[in-house]
Amino acid sequence: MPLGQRSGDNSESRYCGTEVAYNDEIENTLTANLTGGFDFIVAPLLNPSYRPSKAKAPPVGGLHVPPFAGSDLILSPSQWSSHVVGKLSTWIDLDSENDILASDSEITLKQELSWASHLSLQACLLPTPPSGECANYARCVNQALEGLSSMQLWLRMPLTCNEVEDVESTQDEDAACKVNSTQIIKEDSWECWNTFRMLSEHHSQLSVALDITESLPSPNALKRWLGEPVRAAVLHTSAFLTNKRGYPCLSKRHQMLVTSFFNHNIQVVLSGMPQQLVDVSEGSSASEGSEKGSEGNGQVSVHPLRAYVDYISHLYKRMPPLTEQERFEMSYRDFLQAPLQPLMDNLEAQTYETFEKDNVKYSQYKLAIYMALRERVKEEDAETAVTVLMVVGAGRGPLVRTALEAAQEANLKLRVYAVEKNPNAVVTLHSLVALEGWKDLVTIVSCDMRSWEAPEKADILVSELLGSFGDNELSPECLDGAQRFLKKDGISIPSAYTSFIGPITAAKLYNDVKAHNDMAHFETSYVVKLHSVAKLCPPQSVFTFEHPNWSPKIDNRRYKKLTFEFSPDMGSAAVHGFGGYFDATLYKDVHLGIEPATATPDMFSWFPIYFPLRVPLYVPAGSTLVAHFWRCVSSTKVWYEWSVTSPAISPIHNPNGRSYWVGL
Ligand SMILES: C[S@@+](CC[C@H](N)C(=O)[O-])C[C@H]1O[C@@H](n2cnc3c(N)ncnc32)[C@H](O)[C@@H]1O
Repeated sequence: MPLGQRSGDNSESRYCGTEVAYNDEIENTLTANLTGGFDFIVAPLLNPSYRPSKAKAPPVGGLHVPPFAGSDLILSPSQWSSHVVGKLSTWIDLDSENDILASDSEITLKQELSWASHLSLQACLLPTPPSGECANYARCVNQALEGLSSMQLWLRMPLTCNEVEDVESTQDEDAACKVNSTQIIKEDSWECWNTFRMLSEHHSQLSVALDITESLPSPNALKRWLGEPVRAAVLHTSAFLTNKRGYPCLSKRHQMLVTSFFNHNIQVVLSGMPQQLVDVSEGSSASEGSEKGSEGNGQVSVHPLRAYVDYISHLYKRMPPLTEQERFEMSYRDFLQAPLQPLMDNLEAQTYETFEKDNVKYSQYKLAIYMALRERVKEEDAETAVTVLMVVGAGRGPLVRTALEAAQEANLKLRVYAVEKNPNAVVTLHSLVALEGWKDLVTIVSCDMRSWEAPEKADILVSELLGSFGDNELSPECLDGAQRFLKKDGISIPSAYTSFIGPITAAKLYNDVKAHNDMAHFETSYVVKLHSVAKLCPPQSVFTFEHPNWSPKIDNRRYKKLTFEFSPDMGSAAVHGFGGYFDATLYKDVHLGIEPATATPDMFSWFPIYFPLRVPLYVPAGSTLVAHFWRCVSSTKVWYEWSVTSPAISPIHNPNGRSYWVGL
């Protein structure tokens, strides 16, 4: 039974599982847990005492065959695939120096994965590598991954990062009790995960299950995991506190973590014995609304973890409903899209339709135009003065409407030119002008703004030619061409824009680019609603353009070297590329943008841009990343090149725009 219903949310994180011990009668275990409020169980597939070297049957073709597991008939195929995650034997240690143990481990791993495939399980939980060493383990998993159809392998990792923990132990010495305090260092488990997945070449079916106990690493160390392929969080009962009424609850930090798991499609798996003394008998409030099972002796039994799953369900249901914007964006999350080429290509009606729904964007423009008009026209001229306003790149006319509304609110007169090079959008512009009765106010010009010979000069030039990275849809080149018909003291809205980038962990995006199997896709930027991504450092500004630009020799080429300091408490991290954003100054302090720190709330016209790295970059804890970005311009195209020179050197991506460019 899902944790709850959240309108518009169909993610897997609605389903909660529980880790169970080995049991010959898995059908009873499954029934008891499904009745007890769980959706699936994480169950051992083999008897924990099984060791191939001790098996009675002789090996057949290198494998000890029967009987290493129970029959597949004990559950139906749909029960196996929908309700069971296979838990591989925890004693497995493929990197052991003990040859027998290493050999038993390899045989068992293969047998278990083969059995799990036979049962069509959706996922298997792989035990945590027992020591830092994992090369042999990764080799065997890698071999298995080659042959798996769709089953996911979840590598179990503790959520620890270089914490020092005081452990107290009592010692009976001469009948006097002595308390010894020792310190243990919990290593950064991310390092082991990183080694394992690098050895497995970022295989898309290899993911992580994080073990959550009572202590949590720093927020920075936690953040890294959001860009990794985490599929499950094994939440131990020891992580829970007890509330005043004796029920389990979580600390604020744990609550936030679980909520962020829900938001990132990560399933919670409860594990362990109940720690809280909750009365789970019938009639107690802990069991209110709970499914109950019958003991057979007339007594009603409640699942021992019922109070825990109820609490997790409460956290799920307590999340605010998805906003309309979140619902719209849901299907775009972490989905790579080619950026628009609005200069070379003509946008389609559907694309204009989406732009035009973004009221926030137009209200910012309206405010900017209103302020510019009020400041430009003197009070005494208000009755007579007519301001010439040109919308360059008018599309189907929303900025024309915005400008007319701003003028009306400012009580000022306007003469508008709507310049648009897309003949299809011009058709709609004509019908809009006729429909609204704007014939005397608006002149439509079907032309490229760079070549239009305007009949008069403009007081205000309004445009919206911005891409996710600011200048990447060639606003600078277009506006440089259009400013010929702007008065020397005229105003450009926007007056400036700046691009930003920040390093990100984005395992899913990296894998999606890699799936194309060529270099060109690694030298291309993508528009993407970044979601399962870790923003490792605050983004920094890259390129700025100002308009109008009256310098005698305009040069739109740019170069920027950026230095990002990684916080030492984050631990090490993998950088799969850079998230790109922009911020635009429309007029004075009216701005609009998607740079995370200053993003315009509720605006959805732009998703960020993603610049991938061909090889993921390992950044050791507390080190510095140095990145370089170039904006290059030729007579026919504009393109970006990018590279990293520290802590490792990457090739320069996209030289001469060989893989990706924007046509002029
Ligand atoms: C991002 S859309 C914005 C459209 C509209 N202003 C709006 O807010 O919905 C940019 C528009 O500028 C047009 N455009 C781009 N470059 C142009 C150029 N050089 N001359 C004229 N129109 C151009 C495109 O065809 C497109 O309609």
